[in-house]
Amino acid sequence: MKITFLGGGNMANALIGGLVGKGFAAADIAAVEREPDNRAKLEAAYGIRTYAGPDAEAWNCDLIVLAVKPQQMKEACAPLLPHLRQQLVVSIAAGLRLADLSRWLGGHRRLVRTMPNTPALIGAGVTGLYALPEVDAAGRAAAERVLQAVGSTLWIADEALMDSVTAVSGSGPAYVFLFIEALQQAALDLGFAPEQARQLAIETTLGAAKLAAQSAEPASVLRERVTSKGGTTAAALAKMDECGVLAGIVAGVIAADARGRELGELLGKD
Ligand SMILES: NC(=O)C1=CN([C@@H]2O[C@H](COP(=O)(O)OP(=O)(O)OC[C@H]3O[C@@H](n4cnc5c(N)ncnc54)[C@H](OP(=O)(O)O)[C@@H]3O)[C@@H](O)[C@H]2O)C=CC1
Ligand SMILES: O=C(O)[C@@H]1CCC=N1
Repeated sequence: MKITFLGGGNMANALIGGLVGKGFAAADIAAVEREPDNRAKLEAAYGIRTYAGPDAEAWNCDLIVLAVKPQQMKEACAPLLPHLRQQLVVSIAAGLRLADLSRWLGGHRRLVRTMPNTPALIGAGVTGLYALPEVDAAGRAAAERVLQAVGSTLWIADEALMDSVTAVSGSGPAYVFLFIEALQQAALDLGFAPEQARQLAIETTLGAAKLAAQSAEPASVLRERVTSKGGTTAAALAKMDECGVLAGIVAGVIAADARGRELGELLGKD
């Protein structure tokens, strides 16, 4: 399967890195990316072909991944139109609805909307996928094969829920990185050296996530097991509750979901 990325920025890097790491042939991967530095990085890191513009040769592929910003998509898609045949087009753009993308692509209907996340770079991503009814089983399998190379996948039956996937897992790594930053900052404030603060914060996050993944019990039970009555964890959780940490996280995810819908509506007016 030959794959061409339109856009070679952060997320294309994560996906291409994951694909090459999983043994996808670099010779079968290309990227159209207008920034020379990004092209040089992709070529050096993964040995893939890159194009500065929408060269006809770039679209001689089976699957196209649309990986530019949602606000750049309409303009970026225009030069693609004359080269669209039966390629499966997989969008990773937040908010952008397939009805609008199809309109910009001259009515092309072999479209899959996906939402991966940056841990794809190390094969630990999770991706929600939604396909138009015109995409046959082989097309769905092709999209799934690409995204499964970089982590786990789940099909979403209702496109409206793709904004919610974006809010939970697409943006999710940022919430976890913020948590790591906060834990590290606290460790520094308590007097640890930077490398010790990093080790304590990252290994704790990693270990707790692995334990939650491997345990049959819900996260709430695992949390209770750390929390001795009258102990240190109880003191921390009470203070975090007083600061509105849990409510803040839930409200933040809901704001991300609303922003996805808002983006979709704005883009649909184009
Ligand atoms: N970052 C993330 O964690 C995730 C992002 N996404 C989605 O992935 C998409 C890409 O995001 P991200 O990788 O962060 O964005 P980036 O800005 O890092 O990457 C997009 C790249 O495409 C280039 N570009 C834009 N228009 C064209 C064009 N017409 N031809 C060639 N290259 C072009 C941009 O150049 P320039 O800088 O000059 O504009 C930029 O280098 C977005 O739609 C986003 O919603 C999905 C899941 C997670
Ligand atoms: O922030 C964004 O809009 C993109 C989508 C999910 C992660 N990053």
